[in-house]
Amino acid sequence: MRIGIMGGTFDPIHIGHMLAAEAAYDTYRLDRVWFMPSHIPPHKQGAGVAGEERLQMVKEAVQSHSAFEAIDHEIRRGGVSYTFQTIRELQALHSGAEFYFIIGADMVNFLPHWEHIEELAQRLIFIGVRRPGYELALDELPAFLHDRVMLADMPVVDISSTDIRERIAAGHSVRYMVPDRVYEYITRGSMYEI
Ligand SMILES: Nc1ncnc2c1ncn2[C@@H]1O[C@H](COP(=O)(O)OP(=O)(O)OP(=O)(O)O)[C@@H](O)[C@H]1O
Ligand SMILES: O=C(O)c1ccc[n+]([C@@H]2O[C@H](COP(=O)([O-])O)[C@@H](O)[C@H]2O)c1
Repeated sequence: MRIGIMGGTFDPIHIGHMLAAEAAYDTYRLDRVWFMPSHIPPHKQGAGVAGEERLQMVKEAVQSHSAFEAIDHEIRRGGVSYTFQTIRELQALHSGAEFYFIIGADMVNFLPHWEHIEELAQRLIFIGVRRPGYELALDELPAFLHDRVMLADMPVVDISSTDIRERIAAGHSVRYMVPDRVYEYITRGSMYEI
Protein backbone atom coordinates (compact mmCIF):
# COMPACT_ATOMS: atom_id res chain seq x y z
CA MET A 1 0.00 0.00 0.00
CA ARG A 2 1.48 3.34 -1.13
CA ILE A 3 0.27 6.20 1.02
CA GLY A 4 0.93 9.83 0.15
CA ILE A 5 0.78 12.34 2.95
CA MET A 6 -0.07 15.95 2.15
CA GLY A 7 0.93 17.77 5.33
CA GLY A 8 0.19 21.42 5.82
CA THR A 9 -1.11 24.24 7.90
CA PHE A 10 -4.09 24.58 5.56
CA ASP A 11 -5.11 28.03 6.81
CA PRO A 12 -7.07 27.63 4.55
CA ILE A 13 -6.63 24.64 2.18
CA HIS A 14 -6.57 25.82 -1.48
CA ILE A 15 -6.38 24.45 -5.00
CA GLY A 16 -2.53 24.49 -4.97
CA HIS A 17 -2.68 21.79 -2.28
CA MET A 18 -5.30 19.78 -4.21
CA LEU A 19 -3.32 19.87 -7.47
CA ALA A 20 -0.08 18.90 -5.70
CA ALA A 21 -1.79 15.88 -4.12
CA GLU A 22 -3.42 14.85 -7.39
CA ALA A 23 -0.12 15.17 -9.30
CA ALA A 24 1.63 12.92 -6.75
CA TYR A 25 -1.30 10.45 -6.69
CA ASP A 26 -1.37 10.19 -10.47
CA THR A 27 2.38 10.19 -11.18
CA TYR A 28 3.37 7.62 -8.55
CA ARG A 29 0.17 5.54 -8.59
CA LEU A 30 -0.46 6.07 -4.90
CA ASP A 31 -3.30 4.08 -3.31
CA ARG A 32 -4.36 6.82 -0.89
CA VAL A 33 -3.48 10.41 -0.06
CA TRP A 34 -3.91 11.50 3.54
CA PHE A 35 -4.29 15.24 4.09
CA MET A 36 -2.89 15.98 7.51
CA PRO A 37 -3.25 19.43 9.10
CA SER A 38 -0.49 20.22 11.56
CA HIS A 39 -1.30 21.29 15.11
CA ILE A 40 1.56 23.78 15.46
CA PRO A 41 3.64 23.99 12.26
CA PRO A 42 7.36 23.64 13.12
CA HIS A 43 8.70 26.72 11.34
CA LYS A 44 5.80 29.16 11.50
CA GLN A 45 4.48 31.40 14.25
CA GLY A 46 1.42 29.13 14.33
CA ALA A 47 -1.81 29.11 12.41
CA GLY A 48 -4.37 31.83 12.95
CA VAL A 49 -7.31 29.46 12.70
CA ALA A 50 -7.89 26.65 15.23
CA GLY A 51 -6.91 23.10 14.32
CA GLU A 52 -10.48 21.78 14.37
CA GLU A 53 -11.59 24.43 11.85
CA ARG A 54 -8.62 23.75 9.55
CA LEU A 55 -9.34 20.02 9.81
CA GLN A 56 -12.99 20.59 8.90
CA MET A 57 -11.97 22.59 5.81
CA VAL A 58 -9.67 19.71 4.79
CA LYS A 59 -12.55 17.24 5.25
CA GLU A 60 -14.74 19.40 2.99
CA ALA A 61 -11.96 19.58 0.38
CA VAL A 62 -11.36 15.82 0.09
CA GLN A 63 -15.00 14.72 0.06
CA SER A 64 -15.35 14.25 -3.69
CA HIS A 65 -12.17 12.12 -4.15
CA SER A 66 -12.45 8.44 -3.29
CA ALA A 67 -8.70 8.08 -2.56
CA PHE A 68 -8.24 11.28 -0.55
CA GLU A 69 -8.97 11.55 3.15
CA ALA A 70 -8.33 13.86 6.08
CA ILE A 71 -6.42 12.54 9.10
CA ASP A 72 -6.37 14.25 12.50
CA HIS A 73 -3.22 12.54 13.82
CA GLU A 74 -1.21 15.73 14.48
CA ILE A 75 -4.19 17.78 15.66
CA ARG A 76 -5.00 15.05 18.22
CA ARG A 77 -1.37 14.71 19.38
CA GLY A 78 -1.06 18.45 19.96
CA GLY A 79 2.21 20.32 20.44
CA VAL A 80 4.64 21.13 17.64
CA SER A 81 3.99 18.86 14.63
CA TYR A 82 7.41 17.44 13.81
CA THR A 83 7.11 15.14 10.82
CA PHE A 84 9.73 12.62 12.01
CA GLN A 85 7.62 11.94 15.10
CA THR A 86 4.42 11.64 13.08
CA ILE A 87 5.98 9.20 10.61
CA ARG A 88 7.43 7.05 13.38
CA GLU A 89 3.94 6.79 14.84
CA LEU A 90 2.16 6.19 11.53
CA GLN A 91 4.67 3.48 10.54
CA ALA A 92 4.11 1.71 13.85
CA LEU A 93 0.34 1.78 13.17
CA HIS A 94 0.56 0.76 9.47
CA SER A 95 3.53 -1.59 9.23
CA GLY A 96 3.02 -2.72 5.60
CA ALA A 97 2.67 0.76 4.11
CA GLU A 98 5.20 2.75 2.05
CA PHE A 99 4.95 6.45 2.85
CA TYR A 100 5.48 9.38 0.49
CA PHE A 101 5.40 12.97 1.77
CA ILE A 102 4.19 15.60 -0.70
CA ILE A 103 5.75 19.08 -0.50
CA GLY A 104 6.00 22.26 -2.55
CA ALA A 105 9.28 23.69 -3.83
CA ASP A 106 9.61 26.05 -0.84
CA MET A 107 9.63 23.06 1.51
CA VAL A 108 11.98 21.00 -0.70
CA ASN A 109 14.62 23.72 -0.31
CA PHE A 110 13.96 23.85 3.44
CA LEU A 111 14.31 20.07 3.97
CA PRO A 112 17.87 20.23 5.39
CA HIS A 113 16.43 22.21 8.35
CA TRP A 114 13.72 19.71 9.27
CA GLU A 115 14.08 17.92 12.62
CA HIS A 116 15.87 14.55 12.32
CA ILE A 117 15.81 14.83 8.56
CA GLU A 118 18.32 11.99 8.03
CA GLU A 119 16.12 9.53 9.92
CA LEU A 120 12.97 10.85 8.22
CA ALA A 121 14.51 10.52 4.75
CA GLN A 122 15.22 6.85 5.45
CA ARG A 123 11.60 6.26 6.42
CA LEU A 124 9.90 7.84 3.41
CA ILE A 125 10.30 9.40 -0.03
CA PHE A 126 9.49 13.06 -0.60
CA ILE A 127 7.47 14.03 -3.66
CA GLY A 128 8.21 17.64 -4.62
CA VAL A 129 6.12 19.88 -6.86
CA ARG A 130 6.95 23.22 -8.48
CA ARG A 131 5.70 26.42 -6.93
CA PRO A 132 6.05 29.92 -8.37
CA GLY A 133 8.81 31.97 -6.81
CA TYR A 134 10.87 28.98 -5.66
CA GLU A 135 13.64 27.31 -7.63
CA LEU A 136 13.72 23.51 -7.32
CA ALA A 137 17.46 23.07 -6.82
CA LEU A 138 17.66 19.33 -6.08
CA ASP A 139 21.41 19.08 -6.67
CA GLU A 140 22.01 21.67 -3.94
CA LEU A 141 20.45 19.39 -1.34
CA PRO A 142 22.77 17.30 0.87
CA ALA A 143 23.84 14.05 -0.78
CA PHE A 144 21.74 11.86 1.54
CA LEU A 145 18.60 13.49 0.08
CA HIS A 146 19.48 13.06 -3.60
CA ASP A 147 17.67 9.76 -4.13
CA ARG A 148 14.97 10.54 -1.54
CA VAL A 149 13.21 13.39 -3.39
CA MET A 150 11.20 12.63 -6.54
CA LEU A 151 9.28 15.20 -8.57
CA ALA A 152 5.69 15.30 -9.79
CA ASP A 153 4.58 17.68 -12.50
CA MET A 154 1.60 19.90 -11.71
CA PRO A 155 0.23 22.99 -13.41
CA VAL A 156 1.96 25.79 -11.53
CA VAL A 157 -0.49 27.68 -9.33
CA ASP A 158 0.43 31.04 -7.88
CA ILE A 159 -1.80 30.76 -4.79
CA SER A 160 -0.90 30.64 -1.11
CA SER A 161 -3.00 30.59 2.05
CA THR A 162 -1.45 33.96 2.97
CA ASP A 163 -2.68 35.43 -0.31
CA ILE A 164 -6.17 34.05 0.33
CA ARG A 165 -6.30 35.48 3.87
CA GLU A 166 -5.14 38.86 2.54
CA ARG A 167 -7.76 38.89 -0.21
CA ILE A 168 -10.50 38.10 2.28
CA ALA A 169 -9.27 40.83 4.64
CA ALA A 170 -9.35 43.31 1.75
CA GLY A 171 -12.93 42.33 0.90
CA HIS A 172 -12.08 40.45 -2.32
CA SER A 173 -13.43 37.14 -3.59
CA VAL A 174 -11.55 33.85 -3.15
CA ARG A 175 -14.19 31.78 -4.95
CA TYR A 176 -12.50 29.06 -7.09
CA MET A 177 -9.17 29.57 -5.32
CA VAL A 178 -10.39 27.05 -2.76
CA PRO A 179 -12.58 23.97 -3.45
CA ASP A 180 -16.29 24.88 -3.65
CA ARG A 181 -17.20 23.13 -0.41
CA VAL A 182 -14.38 24.97 1.39
CA TYR A 183 -15.63 28.27 -0.01
CA GLU A 184 -19.13 27.50 1.29
CA TYR A 185 -17.73 26.48 4.69
CA ILE A 186 -15.70 29.70 4.92
CA THR A 187 -18.68 31.87 3.99
CA ARG A 188 -20.91 30.12 6.56
CA GLY A 189 -18.35 30.42 9.38
CA SER A 190 -16.66 33.33 11.07
CA MET A 191 -12.99 32.32 11.07
CA TYR A 192 -12.01 34.56 8.13
CA GLU A 193 -14.81 37.10 8.39
CA ILE A 194 -15.87 36.98 4.75
N1 LIG B 1 0.49 26.86 -4.80
C1 LIG B 1 1.17 25.79 -4.38
N2 LIG B 1 1.78 24.98 -5.26
C2 LIG B 1 2.49 23.90 -4.82
N3 LIG B 1 2.62 23.53 -3.52
C3 LIG B 1 2.02 24.29 -2.61
C4 LIG B 1 1.25 25.46 -2.97
N4 LIG B 1 0.77 26.02 -1.84
C5 LIG B 1 1.21 25.27 -0.82
N5 LIG B 1 1.97 24.23 -1.27
C6 LIG B 1 2.62 23.20 -0.45
O1 LIG B 1 1.64 22.63 0.40
C7 LIG B 1 2.20 22.31 1.68
C8 LIG B 1 1.38 22.96 2.80
O2 LIG B 1 1.40 24.35 2.60
P1 LIG B 1 0.72 25.40 3.60
O3 LIG B 1 -0.49 24.80 4.23
O4 LIG B 1 1.77 25.99 4.47
O5 LIG B 1 0.19 26.48 2.52
P2 LIG B 1 0.80 27.88 2.10
O6 LIG B 1 -0.05 28.36 0.98
O7 LIG B 1 2.27 27.76 1.86
O8 LIG B 1 0.51 28.71 3.44
P3 LIG B 1 1.00 30.15 3.96
O9 LIG B 1 0.83 31.14 2.83
O10 LIG B 1 0.08 30.42 5.11
O11 LIG B 1 2.45 29.98 4.36
C9 LIG B 1 3.65 22.79 1.63
O12 LIG B 1 4.47 21.68 1.31
C10 LIG B 1 3.67 23.79 0.50
O13 LIG B 1 4.93 23.88 -0.14
O1 LIG C 1 9.42 18.25 10.90
C1 LIG C 1 9.89 19.37 10.57
O2 LIG C 1 10.94 19.82 11.04
C2 LIG C 1 9.11 20.18 9.56
C3 LIG C 1 9.54 21.47 9.19
C4 LIG C 1 8.77 22.19 8.28
C5 LIG C 1 7.61 21.65 7.76
N1 LIG C 1 7.22 20.39 8.13
C6 LIG C 1 5.95 19.82 7.64
O3 LIG C 1 5.78 20.12 6.26
C7 LIG C 1 4.39 20.31 5.99
C8 LIG C 1 4.22 21.67 5.31
O4 LIG C 1 4.59 22.69 6.23
P1 LIG C 1 3.89 24.12 6.21
O5 LIG C 1 4.52 24.85 7.34
O6 LIG C 1 4.20 24.70 4.86
O7 LIG C 1 2.41 23.93 6.38
C9 LIG C 1 3.66 20.21 7.32
O8 LIG C 1 3.15 18.90 7.45
C10 LIG C 1 4.76 20.45 8.33
O9 LIG C 1 4.54 19.82 9.59
C11 LIG C 1 7.94 19.67 9.02
